[in-house]
Amino acid sequence: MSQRLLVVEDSKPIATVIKQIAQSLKFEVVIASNLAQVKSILATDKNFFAATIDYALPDANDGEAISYVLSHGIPSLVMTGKMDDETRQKILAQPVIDYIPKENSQAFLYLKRILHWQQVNHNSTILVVDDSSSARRHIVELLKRRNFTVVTANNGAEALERLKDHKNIKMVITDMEMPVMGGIELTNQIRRIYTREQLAVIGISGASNGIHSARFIKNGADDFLRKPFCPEEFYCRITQNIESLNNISKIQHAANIDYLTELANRRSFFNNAERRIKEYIDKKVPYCLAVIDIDFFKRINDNYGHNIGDQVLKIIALYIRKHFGSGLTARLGGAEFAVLLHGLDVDNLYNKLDDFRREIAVSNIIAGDHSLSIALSIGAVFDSTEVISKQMNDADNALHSAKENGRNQVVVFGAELED
Ligand SMILES: Nc1nc2c(ncn2[C@@H]2O[C@H](COP(=O)(O)OP(=O)(O)OP(=O)(O)O)[C@@H](O)[C@H]2O)c(=O)[nH]1
Repeated sequence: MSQRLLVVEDSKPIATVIKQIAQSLKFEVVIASNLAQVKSILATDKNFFAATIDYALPDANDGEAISYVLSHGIPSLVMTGKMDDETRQKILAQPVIDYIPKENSQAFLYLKRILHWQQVNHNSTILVVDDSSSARRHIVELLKRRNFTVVTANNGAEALERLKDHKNIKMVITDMEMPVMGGIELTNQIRRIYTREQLAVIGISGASNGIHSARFIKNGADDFLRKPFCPEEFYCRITQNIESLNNISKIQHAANIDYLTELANRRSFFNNAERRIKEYIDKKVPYCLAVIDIDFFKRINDNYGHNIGDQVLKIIALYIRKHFGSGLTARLGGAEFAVLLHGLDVDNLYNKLDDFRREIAVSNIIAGDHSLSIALSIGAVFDSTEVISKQMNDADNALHSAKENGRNQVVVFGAELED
């Protein structure tokens, strides 16, 4: 079911723009143009994800609609044409998500960003570290208003424990002076384990001495807030830091994932396989590296078109994901895939590869209106102690032997030379 947004706005053109923005974010929109309408809607229906509220309405000129909507437990964003400090203070004294001055079109872009973040922030866990329970409560309340998932700790040592327990924490907001372990030491410890791409740290201090911000930053913090801070500044810094973490993760995703099949790409496979292989060799774990290529794939493109070829690649990728779930899988390029498997003895690893080849050979691959027979050739290397690039070459050589020997078969590097 789509989330619902209550838009309280007396100007029809502005209500239409907000409605279009909200619909682009998949909200179902209900519009009220005055306080009386708000009251009549909320009398029977309070099921709203959020509300945008115009500060001045014909029958509620001084922000009365804000407290009314908030009293129904609906998270609210205030849109206002009034820019004076008194109005701003009055709005921010209430637990609103934010207020947006309707100065120009930037206001609507900002509204879209805030609504989007409100929808997705629950995916971001933030750790709040402060020995003062009231300071902690205040920050937690501000973060919950923005739908973040929040975890708390009393000091730096506890914070390190929380980080071990909650692997999905994206940001740490830490006070400076705390018993057991303070914020600077905590930041220092965090940076020994987590890069800035993995975890953002925001330092907070009440001290008026500006040197603390520099100390936090020099110890690896990404940002700093001086107490007492206003909610607006707090939200700007949190949003900015979470946005840059998300941008980094989008870039990393694009750099490591094959756009067509969503499997890892060649680069990511090499990096991860290299690390795992080292572990397998050190611990003497049996393992196998295999390169899988679709036989006569060019004919599929030539006979049915590129689009059907793409669909076949996606389907084979799904089969690979399903069959080799616990292993490392990738599309190396074209019709060539790679897997790194462990957890079985050599015979069973071989059987796993051959079972997969057989499964594809007997399946009907449905792409578009076509039911296709697909065969695979596989080249494999077992328990090699060579570097990954050499192992990939060896697996490729075994794959070429499989192609030359008639395709639709698994060839193990080394074994083909003995024949
Ligand atoms: N549809 C589609 N085709 C691709 C893509 N990338 C590469 N190809 C095509 O995949 C084909 C790869 O063919 P190969 O596996 O090298 O050779 P083949 O003759 O088809 O078959 P074998 O000799 O059995 O390997 C080429 O025709 C490429 O143009 C892609 O992303 N989508």
